[in-house]
Amino acid sequence: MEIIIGHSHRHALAFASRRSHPFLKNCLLLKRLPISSISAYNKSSNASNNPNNSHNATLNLSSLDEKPSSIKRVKVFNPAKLRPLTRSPLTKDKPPELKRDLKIDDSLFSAKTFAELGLPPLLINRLEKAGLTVPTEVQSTAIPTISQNHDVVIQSYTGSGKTLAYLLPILSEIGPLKKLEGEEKEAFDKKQGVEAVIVAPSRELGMQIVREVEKLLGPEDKRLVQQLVGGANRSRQEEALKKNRPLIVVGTPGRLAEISAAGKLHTHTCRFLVLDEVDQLLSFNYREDMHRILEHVGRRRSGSSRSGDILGPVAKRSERQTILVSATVPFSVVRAARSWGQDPVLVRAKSVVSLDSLGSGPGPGSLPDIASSNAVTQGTIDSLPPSLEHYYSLSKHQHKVDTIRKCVHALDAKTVIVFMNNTRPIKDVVHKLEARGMKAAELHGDLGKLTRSTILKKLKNGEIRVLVTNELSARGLDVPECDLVVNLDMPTDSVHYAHRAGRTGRLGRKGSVLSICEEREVFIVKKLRRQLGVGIKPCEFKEGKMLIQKEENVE
Ligand SMILES: Nc1ncnc2c1ncn2[C@@H]1O[C@H](COP(=O)(O)OP(=O)(O)OP(=O)(O)O)[C@@H](O)[C@H]1O
Repeated sequence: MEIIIGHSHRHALAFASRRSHPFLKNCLLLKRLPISSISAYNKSSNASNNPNNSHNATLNLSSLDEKPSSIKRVKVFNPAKLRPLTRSPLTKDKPPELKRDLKIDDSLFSAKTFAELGLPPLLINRLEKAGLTVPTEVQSTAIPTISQNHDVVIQSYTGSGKTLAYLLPILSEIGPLKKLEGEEKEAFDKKQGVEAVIVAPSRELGMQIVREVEKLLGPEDKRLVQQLVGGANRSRQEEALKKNRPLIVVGTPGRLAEISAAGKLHTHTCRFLVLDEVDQLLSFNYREDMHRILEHVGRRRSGSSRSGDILGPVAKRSERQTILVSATVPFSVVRAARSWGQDPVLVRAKSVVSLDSLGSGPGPGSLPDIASSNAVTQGTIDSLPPSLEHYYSLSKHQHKVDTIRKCVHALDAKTVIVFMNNTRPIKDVVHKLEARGMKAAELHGDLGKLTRSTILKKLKNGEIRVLVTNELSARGLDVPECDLVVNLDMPTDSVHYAHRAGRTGRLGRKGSVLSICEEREVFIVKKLRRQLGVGIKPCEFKEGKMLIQKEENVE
């Protein structure tokens, strides 16, 4: 069985890698999954999202799942039933191929190994060396879908492995880990130019992605990925681009746009554009830089401009594959995906939905698997890991730091991330924590790149127990050791809550989130509960213990 699956999928990869297909209409096989089957796969995570659920949920990759509380009838694809999307040729010298239907066994829907997903042997070998053998559910769904050339939006909760969900199909197609034979090998050796651009909103996230790629490429080939993040020396980055001729660049919007505008980064023949934390990249701050990136990456010829999307007129590109990623997918992302991509699909754990089947804004019949209409508006459906426990504790402003100390001791938390809304008071909180005998450090945008990475290293290796930070650290930061997140200031909305909370409970690990609020802020907790569909239990700390109170009804 495995051989048959691997064989057919390798055909798919070989087929997809050429991308030299004549124009044929996208031939997605629409499949309406029986509602019962969708409900069945969701049951486990529904249970785990129950506020009364055990805190001791164990790490189980195959149990990482989605958790809709109500199901809408929408067109749902099984990635195993998708056929490759045909695109216009990237390179003129590659002959067109005949269209081939792809049949992948349904078992890919919940693949138990990376081999089942048709990844090249060398890449599987590297994954094994890194201790990665079982794909997460979102990886099982995203890898075959991306390998079949689809433009995708990947939505899955924080810490569910979205980074590898897009990196693995990219590395299967480009670079030294893809299956290379004869002429292809020669072509790769001569290959020049960037083939994948990955955009991330923060330096930390950018560097984290670079490290992940480097780990897979290995010491010999790690020069094939280049970081282009802000805060680092630009001319050194430009020199490295010239010298190393990387295949993959990972950067922050400002630096990528800057180097591209200076004519030092050529991305016109680029095949993949990934926007990680896409909903944040759509914010006004990044508007100009993102516009430049979207206009230039994968541009082989001028396309027809479309107006009306969030970044203004952006040419629709058929040559590059666009991959948008986040735990929170508001409608702005759905609209952007439609505008920038070709028949994009929404990939979630165990489901692939055509974005064309969704509405264009909040309301009935729009996004599938709607937990609540608020969640649709905010894009926070299924954004939180099921293994998290959420609490809040009432505290006067002047006692808040003391509440952190009590909570850390009561839960015996080893690695803690404390979030504040402003940068200025962070230092003061660090001093207060240190005065209470806790090793603490600050992390925010006013610190240099080197200081920031040193602090993160110390947090990961246990030299620092409490990191006090702001929104900078809320997105994408992967500190698997983090077992407690504290909101010292309440987040501004459920999206911010979801990303902050997601710094703990990574990949099914247990984790707790404590929001410390004043009496007048309790209404925010109630709102968050409604919007996120999770229980946030009131608690207090006495004699070194956390006392969980009875949860009031959510209005
Ligand atoms: N198949 C796997 N097996 C074991 N560990 C994995 C696997 N895939 C990813 N991981 C690990 O899980 C952790 C979380 O992954 P990742 O950072 O990609 O999550 P994410 O979904 O992107 O989270 P966020 O939404 O917060 O950005 C990382 O430490 C990563 O190395």
